[in-house]
Amino acid sequence: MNGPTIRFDQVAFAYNEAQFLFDATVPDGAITALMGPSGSGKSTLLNLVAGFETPKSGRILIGEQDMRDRAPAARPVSMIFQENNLFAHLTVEQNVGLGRSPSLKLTADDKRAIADALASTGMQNKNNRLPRELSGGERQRVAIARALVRQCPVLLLDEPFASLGPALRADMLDEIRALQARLGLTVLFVTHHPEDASRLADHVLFLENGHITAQGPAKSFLDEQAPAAFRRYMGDAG
Ligand SMILES: Nc1ncnc2c1ncn2[C@@H]1O[C@H](COP(=O)(O)OP(=O)(O)OP(=O)(O)O)[C@@H](O)[C@H]1O
Repeated sequence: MNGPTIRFDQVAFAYNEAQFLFDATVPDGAITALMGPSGSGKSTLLNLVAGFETPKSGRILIGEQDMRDRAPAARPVSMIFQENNLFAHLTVEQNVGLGRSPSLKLTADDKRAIADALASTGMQNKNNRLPRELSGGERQRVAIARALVRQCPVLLLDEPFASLGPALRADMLDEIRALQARLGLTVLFVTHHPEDASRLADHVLFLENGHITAQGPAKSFLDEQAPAAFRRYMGDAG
């Protein structure tokens, strides 16, 4: 697997009076943090890539492929949310199995892939548990395992570890980093924490008011050379 670029070519969208216009390229096979004030459009941008929302105009290209008219399930994308990623009445193994087959008609190949994904997220001994019998971190591991069995080269993370404590959040970020390096994924993740961006991200896209107003290597955002808009967001006008 080698993660593709994601290109936003003058992508326009609106929720009532909230207007968005995105024009940028997310680098291939790397981790990009999506940062910006509450309401700036970070989740909206992920939802457009995943196909949960449709641009009014413009194009989203993943690699060379235009995503227009492609249903979410047909996109080379997996997405993990802050919570409620799992079906409460299904076991860990079944929740992961949904990544292979919505009807849970699983082949021997599917079962092997599920077992591998559960092993690589450290959940192999909990495959018969229900989500309520897991900790918050374990539930997010199951969501990661389900993303892995889909074998999509793009992984979208919408603050998936925001409700975890700092030490566990750091561990989970390190696990995402290891998976990304092993699989060459293109990862786009929303975070409000600069320490998460510095731990995990190669690049940063900074959003304000429905637009990408700054972008660049993570290093250049996290020192005193950071773009002025980003420093304002961080509460340091310099
Ligand atoms: N389903 C929706 N219907 C109407 N308006 C929406 C919807 N989803 C988001 N919005 C509006 O669009 C704007 C951007 O929301 P979005 O969730 O993308 O921001 P965000 O940057 O992810 O914020 P946060 O950091 O608080 O999660 C906000 O003004 C929000 O109220």
